[in-house]
Amino acid sequence: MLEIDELAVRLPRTARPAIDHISLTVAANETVGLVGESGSGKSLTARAVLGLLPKDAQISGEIRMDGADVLTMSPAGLRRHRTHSAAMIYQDPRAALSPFRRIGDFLAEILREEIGAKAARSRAVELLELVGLSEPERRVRQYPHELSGGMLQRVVIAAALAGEPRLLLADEPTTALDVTTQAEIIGLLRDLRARMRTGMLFITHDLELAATICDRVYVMYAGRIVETGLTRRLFAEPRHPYTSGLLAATPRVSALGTLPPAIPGRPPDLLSAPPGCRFAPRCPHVMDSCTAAAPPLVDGVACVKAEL
Ligand SMILES: Nc1ncnc2c1ncn2[C@@H]1O[C@H](COP(=O)(O)OP(=O)(O)OP(=O)(O)O)[C@@H](O)[C@H]1O
Repeated sequence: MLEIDELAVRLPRTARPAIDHISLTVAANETVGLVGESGSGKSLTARAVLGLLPKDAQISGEIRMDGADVLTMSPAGLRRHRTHSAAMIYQDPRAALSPFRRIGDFLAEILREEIGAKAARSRAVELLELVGLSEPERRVRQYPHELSGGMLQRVVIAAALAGEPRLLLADEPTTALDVTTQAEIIGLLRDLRARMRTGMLFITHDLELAATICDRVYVMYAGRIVETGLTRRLFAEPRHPYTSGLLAATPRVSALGTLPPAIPGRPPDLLSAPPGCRFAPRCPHVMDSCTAAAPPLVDGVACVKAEL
C-alpha cells in the first residue's frame, strides 16, 4: 500500500541528508513501527508521506501510495490523499485543536465540502462514537478545554478517520499522555485497526511500545534505516548494536535489573556527517572498517559486525 523507495531529503545549510536513502513499505492492514531517538528523521518521513516537506528541501527517491506518486501530486490530489488515503495522528492533541472551536465544528469541517454541512455534523457524532467517546451528542458542542488529554487524543483520532483513510500515520500518539491513558489509546488503535482494516505507520522512540502494536519495525538512526524485521525477531535477537542499545535503555525491559544503561553520547546533528556508519562514534563494537564506508542494509541489518 505504501512504498517508500530510496527517499532522500536534504534541508538547506546542512552537512548530510535528514533522510538518507530510506526504503520502507507498509502493506494493507499491516502495522509498521518506525523507531529511533529524537532527531533521527521519523517525523520528517511521515511528513514526506503526506507531501508536507519544507519547500526548500532537496528531495530524491519515490513515495507511492497505492501506486500513486505522492511527490508529484497536485495540491487538490494532496488534499484528497491526506483525508482519504493517508491521515496523520499528531503527538499533542492540544496543539492540533483550536481552543476556540467546538469539537463538532472541528470534525465537521473536514468533510463539509464533500458531503455538506448537515451530513458532516451527523458524521462528527458517529466518529466520536467510533473512537469510544461517551455522550457524543454533548461532546460535539464542547470546547477542547472541557475534555481531558486522553479524550482529546480520541477526537484527533476521530479526525484522522473522517475520510476512512487506508493508512494512519501515528506520530508519537501517546507521548503527551499518562501511562494509563496511553494504554487506552493503544487499545483503541488496535481495535480500530481490526474493525476498519486500516494500515498504520507507528512512530515512536520507544521500542517496547512499538512491540505492543507493530507487526514489523524499522529502526532509524541519523536519517538511515539501520535494522528492520518482524517485531518478535528484533526483540528476541537484535542484530544492530543501536537496536540492542535501544532495548537495553527501555526501563520496562530491564525492570528487574539496575538502572537501564543509556546509549552513551548523542546522535549527530545535521551539521555533522560522520564518515561510514553514523552510529560508529557511539558503538561499543566499533572497528576500523566501520568508519571507512557506510554499511549497506543487507538481510535487514546495516552493520559490519552483523555480517561477520
Ligand atoms: N522544517 C525543518 N527545518 C529545519 N530542520 C528540520 C525541519 N524539520 C526537521 N528538521 C531537522 O531534521 C532532523 C529530523 O527531524 P525529525 O523531526 O524528523 O526527527 P524525529 O526522529 O521525528 O525526532 P522527534 O522524535 O524529536 O520528533 C532533525 O535534526 C530536525 O532538527
